[in-house]
Order: sequence, then structure tokens, then C-alpha cells
Amino acid sequence: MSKIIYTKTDEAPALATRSLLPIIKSFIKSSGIDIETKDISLAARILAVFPDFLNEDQRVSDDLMILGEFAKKPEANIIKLPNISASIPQLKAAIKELQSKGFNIPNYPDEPKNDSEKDIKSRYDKIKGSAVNPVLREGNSDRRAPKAVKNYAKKNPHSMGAWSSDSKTHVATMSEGDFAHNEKSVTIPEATSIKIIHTDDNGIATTLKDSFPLLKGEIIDATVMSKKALVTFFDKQVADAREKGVLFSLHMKGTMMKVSDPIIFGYAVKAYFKDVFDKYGTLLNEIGVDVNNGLGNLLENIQQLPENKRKDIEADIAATYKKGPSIAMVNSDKGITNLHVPSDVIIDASMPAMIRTSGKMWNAEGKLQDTKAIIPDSSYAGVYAATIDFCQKHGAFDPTTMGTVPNVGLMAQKAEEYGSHDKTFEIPSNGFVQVVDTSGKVLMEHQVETGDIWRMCQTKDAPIQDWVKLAVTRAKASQTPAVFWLDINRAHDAELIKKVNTYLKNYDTSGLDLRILNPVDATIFTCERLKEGKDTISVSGNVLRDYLTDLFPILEVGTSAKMLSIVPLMNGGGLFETGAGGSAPKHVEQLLEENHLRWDSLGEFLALAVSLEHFGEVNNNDKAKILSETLDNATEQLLENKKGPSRNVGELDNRGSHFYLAMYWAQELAKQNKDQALKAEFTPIARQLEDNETSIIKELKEIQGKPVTIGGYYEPDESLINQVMRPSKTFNTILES
Ligand SMILES: NC(=O)C1=CN([C@@H]2O[C@H](COP(=O)(O)OP(=O)(O)OC[C@H]3O[C@@H](n4cnc5c(N)ncnc54)[C@H](OP(=O)(O)O)[C@@H]3O)[C@@H](O)[C@H]2O)C=CC1
Ligand SMILES: O=C(O)CCC(=O)C(=O)O
Ligand SMILES: [Mg+2]
Repeated sequence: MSKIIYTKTDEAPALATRSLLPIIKSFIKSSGIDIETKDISLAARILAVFPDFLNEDQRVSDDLMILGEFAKKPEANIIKLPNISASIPQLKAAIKELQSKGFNIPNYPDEPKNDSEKDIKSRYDKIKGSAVNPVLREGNSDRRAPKAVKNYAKKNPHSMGAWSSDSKTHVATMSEGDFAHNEKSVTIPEATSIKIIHTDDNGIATTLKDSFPLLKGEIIDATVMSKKALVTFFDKQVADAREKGVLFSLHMKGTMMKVSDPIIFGYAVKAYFKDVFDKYGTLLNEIGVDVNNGLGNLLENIQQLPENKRKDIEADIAATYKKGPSIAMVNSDKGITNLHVPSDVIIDASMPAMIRTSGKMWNAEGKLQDTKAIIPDSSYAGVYAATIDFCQKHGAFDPTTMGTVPNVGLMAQKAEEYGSHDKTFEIPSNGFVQVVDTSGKVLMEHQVETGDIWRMCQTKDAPIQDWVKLAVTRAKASQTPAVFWLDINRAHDAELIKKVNTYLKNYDTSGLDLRILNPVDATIFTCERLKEGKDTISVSGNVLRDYLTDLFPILEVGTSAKMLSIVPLMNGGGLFETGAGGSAPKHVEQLLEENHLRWDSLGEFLALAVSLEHFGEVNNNDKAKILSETLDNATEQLLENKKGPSRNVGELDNRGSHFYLAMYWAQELAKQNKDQALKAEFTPIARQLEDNETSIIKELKEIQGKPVTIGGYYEPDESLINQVMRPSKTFNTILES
């Protein structure tokens, strides 16, 4: 029996689900559509891997694993909300909360001392970082701003900070020794198995990863980030930011790149606080400071020191701040810097937000200031450098006239860098690393030094074929030029380009404008067209998929939450993601403080409509198709009448916006004539909702302005959270009837 699976996740999206899902359920009930939820929240994922530590009644099923399997089935139809990709500090906070609620799960062992602790750590490490999306994304990605959303933005532009030609903001990236410069790549001619081996200067070989299979036609690449080059680079950037009087800011993806990027993050913290580490390095080591988890980890750990010692260190930290450069702030009121927690500043959202804000970030005084945006690896940094350069030359983009940049992203089967965690290693000693196949042939080799970060990526052939097909399909369907963002001078991209050229021949591409440009040229080409109001599809690899689907949407429509995000699964199913953005923690904070939820569920409305459409097609269910069409119309109504959530307390919020969606949806169902039963069912409901609009909105506004509790952050209390998210008795009664 086919069904739609709805995911229960974390933070703001999970709050919103408590309000929206009951509405959806009541609307689809009569149409033979089953909806089921699967809990992939951080808390549930933790509980799922520790059944042996829990009482029988506390155990939960491993919903993520079940969903991962389901995603490979043709009948899959999954609505995926954004979930937390947990950094270590977030993971530890979730563990603490669960323990305080009586779940006897173990602590996270930073440095496991025995086999049992090693086992615990390895279970937690699978939950850490971006652990959900790669499992569910059994297809490539099609993300775009629907026409209604784009038109709304044109009529109601979001604020855009002006850019001036004397802006000192710039991107700083490495010019040697980084992943980009050391990359090697080969395409595998026949299926085989490979091992990754490190050999030290004394000839002692250690297996970093034992034999694992590769498919025919798979592209593999390997590269290394030199620790020496990285440290030199960071030292220079600290000095240069100080000299230029700009903010010091670091932009990376500690969640998706959960092995490499926290290590790189740690070196940035050490470079900025060089004086502190030179003076107290040994002591800090002894008390277990691990700055890969951010400056926050240091500040927390020094609390265990005797007061005078702690004060000495704090004074030296203060002196470092004073000496400068100033650091960009995440929250200047609370003194949280860009270097506090590796998951606070995530490049896909942080760089576009900065570009939207005149190229400025917040300083410690809470004022906007030009910044040095440090993106250590140079593989994709040029995209942001070129965008900034474009804005410095031409001024900010104008949302009322600019074009749009949909993306077709290669993502399936853990493609490229985002699947490299289990093949990323911090090198223990000088020597070399080799990738060796079963015949003993060395496929790739790198000289390495202690502390270097070596990694290998895989990109399977079937996803590449599917990606090229999706690109052609989208270019044809929208009659829009499409650019493959690939650099012939990069080893991996050179292999990919060969395949793109081969697979493009399978299609009739006459009349289509398809090109291959390196990322910098692609940025310039796209930005020029964008400014002239022209659309351009970006066809990109996995990392640029992530970056570009925040960059352009944030400039075009203000937030990537408004994106339609479809993942046509390779085995025929559909995964419908909601927007491209995450689950901004500040939204929960605001709800708790003043009972106002500014989260915009627009991406979810769009995802549900395509999910229903897909359901209708696969199951020959015409009602599902009508529900889909009417939902799309309702969403358009919602945009036209400006019934999205406001940022401010006392105004319409997420819950009020859901009410309007329900009202418009019911009206659209009452209006249509394709299905008389639906018409008859929804005509009185539409009337009831209209008649009670004023009182429902009043009920939804009255409750705002006071703090609320939901009994937990990672594992809220179901009854409390439902009460908070469904506060209108009148509305609930209509839905239940
Ligand atoms: N698909 C997924 O599962 C994803 C998960 N994440 C996770 O989300 C968390 C936060 O990530 P972060 O990098 O801060 O990115 P977010 O996209 O959550 O936040 C960036 C900014 O976008 C705006 N925003 C995003 N979504 C909405 C929405 N629906 N309604 C209103 N505003 C919105 C807010 O800015 P403004 O100030 O303009 O209101 C927000 O501060 C992390 O745990 C991250 O790992 C991140 C991306 C995708
Ligand atoms: O999975 C994650 O950590 C974030 C995913 C993301 O940012 C995206 O797909 O746009
Ligand atoms: Mg992203």
C-alpha cells in the first residue's frame, strides 16, 4: 500500500510540523492517501543506536535506516524536513538532555580508552554531522524557485544591502598545498576493490581503509590538505586582516565535511589565539581542550582550572581580541564569535547572508563591518570571490528585476566530497598514502606529512548519467541555458567532463544552450545574465549544489526556505525536501521567549504539492492530483495576500500562516469542479474557516508575547509542544470535524 512518509526532525521545522501535519492529515483523509511519520530527529537517532542501554519501553526503531531502505524502492514518496546536522557540542547537549530525562545512554567519549568506549564513540560518530541527508538522497537534486515565489519576490522585494566599490570585503583562499591543488583522479575501467594504505618513512605500512568495492565507470579522486601550508595561510590571514582593518571570519562546512573541516577549524582558532596557545598549549592539552570543537570548548574547559590560572588565560584571550583583528560575530549581544562553535557558521548560508548585507558581518559592537572571508580550500572559493567582485563593480543585485538560477546537482549515492567521511584521515606520520587495487596496482599516491588531511571521494557512474539526463530535461522543460560548473584544470572535473560529453550524446540537444565553464567563469556568466533579468540553470557537483542553492535563492528571494527542492530518486520514487535551508536555532529561541514562531513553511507547502502530484501519478489517484493543484493555488493565494509569517511578535506567525493555507486550500477545493465529492466535502469547511477567520486569528495572536515551555530542546514533550503549536480551539474543532 503506498503512502507518503513525513519526517519528524528538529528545531523550528519540527515545531511547524506539529501545526501543519494535523491540517494535512485532515485534508487528505478522504482521498485514500496514507501519511506516516518517521522520526529522524537527532534525539531519536541517538536513542535508536543504543537499545542495549535503554529499558524496553524506551527503545525506538531506527527510522533513518528504514527510510534509507525505503528511498531505494520505486514506491518511495518522502517529505523530508531539514534536520540538525550535529556538531560535537550539539551532540553532547542532546545526550545531556536525554540523560536528564531518564534515558541511560552513555556520554560521548572524546578520547576512548577501551573497546567499549571505542564502540560507543563509533556509534555516536555515525550520528554526528550530516548523517541524514546522504542516507536519504538516493537521487540527484532539482532545486528552483517556483514562478509564484519569484513573482512574489519581484513585487515584494526583501531588503538588499547596497554594495560600494570601496568595500574592503574579500575572500582569502589558499594558493598551494590545499585540496584543490593536490587532487588526483582516475576513472575505474572495470569493477574492482581498493585499499587505502599509509606507509611511513621507516617503510611501515598501515591500512587506513580495508578493501572496499568500486563499480565499473566510477570516478575516484584523492587529495591532501597540507597542515604546514594551512597553518602558514592562517597566520598570514590573521596579520592581513589586522593590517587591513577588516573582520576575521572563517566560512566552512563543519557539518557536511564532519571529519576534515573541524580539524581545519581548529587550526584557525589556534592561529587567531596564537599567543594563548604558545603560552598555555601544554596546560590546555592536559585539561582536554579540543579547539576542533571551537573556542567555546576552550572557554568551557578552563572553568575547571583554579581561579587565578583561569583568569590569567581569560586575560590573555582578552588581550588577543584587543590586538585584533576583530572577529566576526554570530551573536554580538552574547559575545559569541565566528570561532565559538564549528556548526554556527556554515558556508552555504553564511556567505550569501554576508553578500546580501553589503558584504559586511557583525562586529563585537553589534555594527556591520567589512570582512575577510576565509575559505581555506580554493576548490570553490572563487565562486564567492567572483560574486563579491561582481557586486563591488555593479552594486547589489535587484530582487525586483533579477533573473533566477535553478540548480541541477549531482548528489546521488554520496557523490563526491560529501561522501568522503569514511575515507578522510588525519595523517599520523610523514610518508605516503596510496590507493591500491586488488591487482596491487597503485591508482593514486600522495606524499604526506604528519597532521595533513588526506581524503578520497567516489562518484558512481549511474548517478552521473542520471544527472546529465536531469540537466537536459530541465533545460528543455524550461527552455533555459544550462551551464555545467566544471573546471577542466581540476583532476576530478576533467574526468567528469569526459562523461558529460559522452552522455550528452544520448539526447537530442538541438536548440539547447548547454555549456561547460569553470566555476569562476560560470559565476561571472551567470551573474551577468542574472543582473539583466535572465535565467541560467547551474548544473553542478554536490558541494556547489549545496552552495549555489543557498547563494542565488538568498539573493533572489531572501531565503532558500522558499525553494522547491525535488530529488527524483533513481529507483523511481520521490524525495521532496523542504527548501534548502536548515533549522535556524534562533527561531526556537524566539518561540520560547515570546511564543512567536517566524519559521516560514513555504518550502513545505511546495514539497507537499509535488509529493501529492507524484502520488497521484504513481497510484492513478486523481484526488491526489486535485489536492496537489489546489494546494499550489492556495500557496499562490497565501503569497499574494502576504500571509507568510512575520518576524515580529504580535503579528501573524507560522501557525497563523498555516491557518490561511488551510482556508485557501479549502476554498480552492470548493471551487474546483473536477471532483464533486471533494467539492461537497470542502465547501462547508471553507465557509466555516472564513466565518471564523477573525476569531481564529485573534486566538492565535492573543497567546503571543509570553514565554512558553515545550519541555526540552532536542526531545520536547509531545503534549506540551502540541498545545503550543495548536493553540486555537476554534481552528482545531473545525479540523477535527
Ligand atoms: N536539509 C537539511 O537538513 C539542512 C539542515 N541544516 C541544519 O540546520 C541548522 C542551521 O543551519 P544554518 O546554516 O544556520 O542555516 P539556516 O538555513 O537554518 O539559517 C540561515 C538563515 O536562513 C533563514 N531561514 C532559513 N530557513 C528559514 C525559514 N523556513 N523561515 C524563515 N527563515 C529561514 C534565517 O535567516 P533570516 O535572518 O533571514 O530570517 C536563518 O537564520 C544546522 O543544524 C544545519 O546543519 C542546514 C541546511 C539544510
Ligand atoms: O545535510 C546537511 O548538513 C545540510 C544540507 C544542506 O545544507 C543542503 O543540502 O543544502
Ligand atoms: Mg545547504
